[in-house]
Amino acid sequence: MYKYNCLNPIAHVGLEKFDESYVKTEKPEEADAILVRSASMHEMEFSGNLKVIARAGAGVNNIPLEKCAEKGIVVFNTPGANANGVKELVIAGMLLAARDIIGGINWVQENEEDGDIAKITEKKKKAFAGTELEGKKLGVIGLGAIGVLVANAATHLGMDVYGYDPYVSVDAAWKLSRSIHHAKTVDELYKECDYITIHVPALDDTKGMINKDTISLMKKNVVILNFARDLLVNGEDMVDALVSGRVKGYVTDFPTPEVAGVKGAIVIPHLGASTEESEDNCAKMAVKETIDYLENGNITHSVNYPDCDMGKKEGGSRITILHHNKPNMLGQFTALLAKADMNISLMANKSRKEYAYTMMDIDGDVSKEVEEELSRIEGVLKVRVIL
Ligand SMILES: NC(=O)c1ccc[n+]([C@@H]2O[C@H](COP(=O)([O-])OP(=O)(O)OC[C@H]3O[C@@H](n4cnc5c(N)ncnc54)[C@H](O)[C@@H]3O)[C@@H](O)[C@H]2O)c1
Ligand SMILES: O=C(O)[C@H](O)COP(=O)(O)O
Repeated sequence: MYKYNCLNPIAHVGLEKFDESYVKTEKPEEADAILVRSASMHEMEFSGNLKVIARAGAGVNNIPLEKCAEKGIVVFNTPGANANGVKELVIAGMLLAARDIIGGINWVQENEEDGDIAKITEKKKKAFAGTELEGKKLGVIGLGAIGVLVANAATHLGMDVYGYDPYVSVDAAWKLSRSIHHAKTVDELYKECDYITIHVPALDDTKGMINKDTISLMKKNVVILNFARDLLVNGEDMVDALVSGRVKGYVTDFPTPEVAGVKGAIVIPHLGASTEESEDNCAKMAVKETIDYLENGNITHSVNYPDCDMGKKEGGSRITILHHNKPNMLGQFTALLAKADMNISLMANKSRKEYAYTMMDIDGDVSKEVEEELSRIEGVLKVRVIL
């Protein structure tokens, strides 16, 4: 019996994939698996029983990845599962910035009781006029799951699109429309574009990437869209740029006290992935990853351990070992099993930076003593025997 805990509401269509061998618990400290969206886990204590955290979404800056890796907790996310939801809101964000749609709607609401509203509309509407997206230049920073969709959609709106991503994956490159200009440097994109949208993770080298220096390289009246993370933009510099008119609009999915309410800021309450479809996709993928890890030891879409897959566990036992990536770990595991006269029928070993994962299918049973001896090897972080 496995126990799972949800730190945020997770769509039912995902949770219903857990069969009768799973039970939901309200206590994270007794869970084998935690499912989460954006709840911060940085201050949490993790019990020795916790094996997996599945982030039903893309960003994992709410999870202490290194601490989890050291405790032998595999963290997953759901790449691309909410990308379409975000793409659609980014397009809406560009349209909201291009014309004063929000001001116009507010004006209608304020005058809803006026019997002459139809007549005065025709006098008033020029106050909310704007520009079109067609023919404007859009810069997309980060061409992953979301960036590619935004870039391609914008070409269909007649925009001239520039893309920048020094680490673009082969998969993403294949999906990208051929009409998109490849910006060799981010400065080229800053210089050229009327709209700039960022779709990169919050990492040490991306935090604060939009600041007074980078804004100074952009066109006057640029519109900046941030549906990635608040930390990517220096809030104080953005407010100064909006107030001075250097930046015409800042559309963001992340309300902060600094930016909310500033003229020119269009602030959305983190709704990018809040669609039925995205929530369902993320939940289904997160639960699938969790089940495959708990029942078969397979790792797919981990953000702190290497992916490693030996297929469905059949007969015998499967030993899985999360460990440090250093010399002679495999030698020690196989020597120990040989000493115990155990036959390995299938084996896989993968590494990712400082961490590694070994899976071994054993013909027979694995004794408690062997499991404990494996756990005592220096550098081993967690051993599981899946029966
Ligand atoms: N608003 C929302 O609801 C919402 C929803 C999903 C994701 N997000 C945020 O958007 C981010 C991107 O999501 P995704 O699904 O496209 O992720 P992804 O991993 O598919 O893509 C990220 C891309 O950024 C690129 N990148 C990394 N560092 C870069 C840099 N310095 N310069 C340029 N490119 C760089 C990577 O190469 C990758 O292609 C997530 O990390 C998350 O923070 C927000
Ligand atoms: O990184 C993500 O996937 C998004 O920011 C969505 O977050 P949410 O699941 O809390 O809406």
